[in-house]
Amino acid sequence: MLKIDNISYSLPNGQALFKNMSMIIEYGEIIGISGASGIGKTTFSKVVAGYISQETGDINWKQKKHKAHPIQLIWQHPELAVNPKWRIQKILEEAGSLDASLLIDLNISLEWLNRYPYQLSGGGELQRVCIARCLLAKPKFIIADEITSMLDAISQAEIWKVLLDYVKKNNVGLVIISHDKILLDKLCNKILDFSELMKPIKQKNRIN
Ligand SMILES: Nc1ncnc2c1ncn2[C@@H]1O[C@H](COP(=O)(O)OP(=O)(O)OP(=O)(O)O)[C@@H](O)[C@H]1O
Repeated sequence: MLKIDNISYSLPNGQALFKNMSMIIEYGEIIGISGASGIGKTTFSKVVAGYISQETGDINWKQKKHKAHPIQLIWQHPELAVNPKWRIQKILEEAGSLDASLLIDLNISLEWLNRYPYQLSGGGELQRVCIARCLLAKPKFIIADEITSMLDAISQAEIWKVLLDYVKKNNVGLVIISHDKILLDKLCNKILDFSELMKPIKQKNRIN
């Protein structure tokens, strides 16, 4: 399981953004998180996935040297999640060996591999690359932070199908952060409001 225990984080100006957040995600579980804009969901995700450090508390999975982080974050803005000076092939291979069937499932054209990020469409195409990179890293847990909000309905459906098939097949835990209640209702075993994460773990309803 992923156990996030009592983590707190303050902004650079010293203001506490969140305090004592806790959460448990079992393998194979899909949890939705909603909450007002600016409440701290993305920052929480960055802490859990190891991009920034918390002030207090503990997370039971950490990155091992020279390996991809076992908790992979898929960002809301793919253009901010890639090195603009790397070609797509290098971006993908940083995570793991290319997998032709995954590229096909995600509708990633082989022509894109030789391109730079700015030569793909900012929403759909580059986000598919970021999702492929996430899955090539063989994560134990995935946090998907508003990953399809900028896409058309068909692209959204294709992307969620690939992700859900992957987590089911590999028993990966998935956290979906979204303002789209219909999407969360459809995909998640359980939906939490961000503020609910401030309750101690033992008081929460656990699945299984
Ligand atoms: N590096 C930073 N320096 C200063 N303020 C920051 C920084 N990072 C985030 N913030 C502020 O922290 C707050 C939380 O931001 P965050 O992106 O985590 O919110 P969110 O809940 O994901 O919002 P949304 O639903 O709009 O994506 C915001 O008010 C934001 O302006």
